[in-house]
Amino acid sequence: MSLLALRDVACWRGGRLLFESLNLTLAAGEAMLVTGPNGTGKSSLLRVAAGLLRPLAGTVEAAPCALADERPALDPELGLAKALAFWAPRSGDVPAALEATGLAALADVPVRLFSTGQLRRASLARVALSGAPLWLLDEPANGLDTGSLDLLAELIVRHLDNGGALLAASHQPLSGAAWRTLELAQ
Ligand SMILES: Nc1ncnc2c1ncn2[C@@H]1O[C@H](COP(=O)(O)OP(=O)(O)OP(=O)(O)O)[C@@H](O)[C@H]1O
Repeated sequence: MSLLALRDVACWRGGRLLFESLNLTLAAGEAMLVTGPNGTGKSSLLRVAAGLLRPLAGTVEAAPCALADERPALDPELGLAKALAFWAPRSGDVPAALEATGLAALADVPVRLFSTGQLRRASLARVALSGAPLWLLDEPANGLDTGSLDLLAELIVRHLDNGGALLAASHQPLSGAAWRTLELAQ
């Protein structure tokens, strides 16, 4: 059974057709990397998969998903652990997610004080504890240092081993999976 199925999908945005006749399926344990120049629609494709953007044509079937993009979706005024708990089906999972993203020491620090890389890792922690079988990661490696890239790869390995699936958009190669690739063209 697939966790994501896009059939004959077309996307119109910003006054132009970004892509059309796009077909893709992701089964449990599968990961796909979406590449392509700026503005070709990688982020838009993730938003279509998330159900946040209506396709111009085609159908989208997706398992429950968690999206990490440039918006952290965490209350800036709360300490990180409390902000994450809002998204956690089981609040007991928060400490493990903080550990997995190297953020345990920042558990009580308000999210508004985080650096770019720390915010990116906080988003990954949110996705990791969501319990969602489908992860949609938009430029997950942006702003990450070498150690954090290793943590990202470990998160990806564990998610796929647990039967999850993953669609990521990235300008840089990502580790942690035998990535299938989809290149969007201008
Ligand atoms: N909210 C929006 N309203 C209108 N047009 C938008 C919106 N967001 C993006 N677009 C347009 O959609 C097109 C695709 O944008 P998108 O962000 O999906 O590209 P991308 O491939 O992810 O780019 P990048 O590599 O720069 O992240 C661009 O032409 C952009 O201007």
